[in-house]
Amino acid sequence: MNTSWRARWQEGRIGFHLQHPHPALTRYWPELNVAPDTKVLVPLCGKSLDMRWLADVGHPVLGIELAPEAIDQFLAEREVAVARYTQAGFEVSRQGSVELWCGDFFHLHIQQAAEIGAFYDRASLIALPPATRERYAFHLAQLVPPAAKGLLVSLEHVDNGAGPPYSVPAIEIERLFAANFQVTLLERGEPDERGCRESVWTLERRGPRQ
Ligand SMILES: C[S@@+](CC[C@H](N)C(=O)[O-])C[C@H]1O[C@@H](n2cnc3c(N)ncnc32)[C@H](O)[C@@H]1O
Repeated sequence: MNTSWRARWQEGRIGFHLQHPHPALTRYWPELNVAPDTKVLVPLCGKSLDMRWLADVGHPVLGIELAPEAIDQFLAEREVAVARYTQAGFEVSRQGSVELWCGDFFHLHIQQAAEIGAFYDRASLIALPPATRERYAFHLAQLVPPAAKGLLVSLEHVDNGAGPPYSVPAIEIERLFAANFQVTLLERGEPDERGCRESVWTLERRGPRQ
């Protein structure tokens, strides 16, 4: 899986990347009422401009991405100094209030996530095969504290199980997260010309850490 994502980045096959912040982020994030200084975890972040938007509204951002190509391209877009260091096996690059950790999201340990108070996920689930999506939902729940809020943007399409991008229907999102999060559907878009439809959710972490 990791190899195929590296190959995509190396070959520029990154059709998922948007040249602007995602409209669901700019529309719905303010409604979450997350305090501006709350650190936001962005799993499987790519070089998403959503991280710039979150930083611009005041959040420290922690993005996790396995492809160094994505991180280099993100950093190169601004002429702002970059500090680099290693933290528990991750190569970390910090530019302004955005920290990018290069490595496998599943290797991020709860102790390294201590300051995280919110999260934003666009297109993580569709990058992962079904069994790994289960693992993802559980791992995210381990990393964020009770009452942490997040916005999740996903995609479903008519497929034969092939991916990525995998189709992740609404019923699966509810099933994946319901045990540990209060899950609310905000919007389910109409299918586009390729038959893809986006869904937008808020998740709020329930109860004590397990
Ligand atoms: C569909 S893209 C979405 C990127 C970004 N969220 C966006 O909206 O543009 C999925 C990203 O996850 C990264 N990725 C896949 N598996 C990963 C893992 N286990 N840990 C960290 N990053 C991963 C890929 O390299 C890719 O950049």
